[in-house]
Amino acid sequence: MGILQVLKTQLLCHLIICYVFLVSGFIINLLQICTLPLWPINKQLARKINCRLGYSISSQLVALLEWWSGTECTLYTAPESYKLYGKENAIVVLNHNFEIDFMTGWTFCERFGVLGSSKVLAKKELSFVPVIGWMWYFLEIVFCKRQWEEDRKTVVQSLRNLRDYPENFWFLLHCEGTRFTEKKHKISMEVAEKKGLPKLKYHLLPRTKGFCVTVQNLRGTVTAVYDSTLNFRNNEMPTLLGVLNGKKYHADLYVRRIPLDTIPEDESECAAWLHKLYQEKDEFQEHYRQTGRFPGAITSPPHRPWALLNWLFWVCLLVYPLCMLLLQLLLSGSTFTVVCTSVFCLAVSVGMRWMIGQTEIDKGSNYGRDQDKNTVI
Ligand SMILES: CCCCC/C=C\C/C=C\CCCCCCCC(=O)SCCNC(=O)CCNC(=O)[C@H](O)C(C)(C)COP(=O)(O)OP(=O)(O)OC[C@H]1O[C@@H](n2cnc3c(N)ncnc32)[C@H](O)[C@@H]1OP(=O)(O)O
Ligand SMILES: CCCCCCCCCCCCCCCCCC(=O)OC[C@@H](O)COP(=O)(O)O
Repeated sequence: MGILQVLKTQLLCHLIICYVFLVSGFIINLLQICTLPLWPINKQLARKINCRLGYSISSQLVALLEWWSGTECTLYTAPESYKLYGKENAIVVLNHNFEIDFMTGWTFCERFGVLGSSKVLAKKELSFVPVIGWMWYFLEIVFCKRQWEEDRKTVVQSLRNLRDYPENFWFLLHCEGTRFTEKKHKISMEVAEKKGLPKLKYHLLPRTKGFCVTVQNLRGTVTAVYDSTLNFRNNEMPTLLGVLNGKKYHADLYVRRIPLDTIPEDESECAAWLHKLYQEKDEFQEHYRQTGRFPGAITSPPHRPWALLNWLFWVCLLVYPLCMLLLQLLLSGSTFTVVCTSVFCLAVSVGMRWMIGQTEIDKGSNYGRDQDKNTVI
């Protein structure tokens, strides 16, 4: 193991990375609040500014994945579709199996220049996560409680608000609604059986309401659905802690571009279309399992330097004052101040660990563990 690799596993490095992320995140959240008076005056300008501010937060996680852990991202897709990525609005349908699938998704967004404006139908709980959840509020992310009767109105309204969005965006839908676990898979296949639907081996049964309502409300705004299937080489189950420790993974993403006008308008036909899509996704996963690759041509969308430059900017800005502060503390010789600072640092570390916990499947919700009730705990 090289010296750099050893360095990447050191707690001190992790603390510095988390410190930079948290402090820069709070500064950006504050700047986002400052844009509030601009919204009623020039909404499109406020949106564009927020896209850039949001980029400055999410690209730090992209830099962590691409530059710190060195994770490689390979794209399998048709060359004629590739030309359109980043140049149109699209709905992205992605499997939900991995703890870092959000970071991998963001990395592809970054490569095609839509990271700041990327959107998702996210569970409401994520809106309370400091930095990222607060940033999402300003990026007009669509939140749901995963209780359709309660969600219908707000989801439809939030989707309609996106119709005049001034930047190209990708709208991500994890139609399975929750991350894959063996228990959730078993229950969801019982539901499939009851509904007379074919069983899926690698996916949970998709929930159709969110997809249909998104297609309905973004018709005319979005031109295509990107059916995306993600896997990691060597059966790896990557984690955020692994990435933080500098572990290199290899992500393979298969994307099929499906023009939106080929998707049925009628709700039940649209639901049936989505079920068929997931049966095809299951076949792609089987193909990957058998051959170690997806069908389609391989392309590696080029790295862009902006995520790294943004990260280095924040490191330079925030690490020097931290060092000065710590030095002053040590020189002050006051036990009280040192104890208070240590307690504060410990509290921040616990807070960061809680945030990382939000990405862990073991600590995930109970949604989808019961076929009769949509229990969300
Ligand atoms: C190209 C690379 C990627 C680019 C990336 C682009 C952008 C990146 C942007 C951001 C990255 C950040 C990522 C953050 C990720 C966060 C993601 C999440 O938070 S996922 C969780 C929240 N999202 C969703 O749930 C979306 C999918 N869900 C839906 O759409 C749902 O329909 C809903 C709108 C949430 C409503 O759900 P609800 O459960 O209330 O209703 P449904 O009608 O859909 O479901 C009831 C239906 O399901 C049947 N049922 C019951 N139990 C089960 C079960 N266990 N499994 C399956 N089905 C079940 C039940 O019988 C009902 O059936 P029916 O309607 O026939 O009666
Ligand atoms: C350079 C930066 C380094 C900082 C290191 C620490 C960063 C901490 C970042 C916390 C990120 C919080 C955003 C989490 C997004 C997780 C998305 C996700 O995968 O949510 C799960 C839901 O979809 C489904 O939930 P379940 O029903 O499975 O339960």
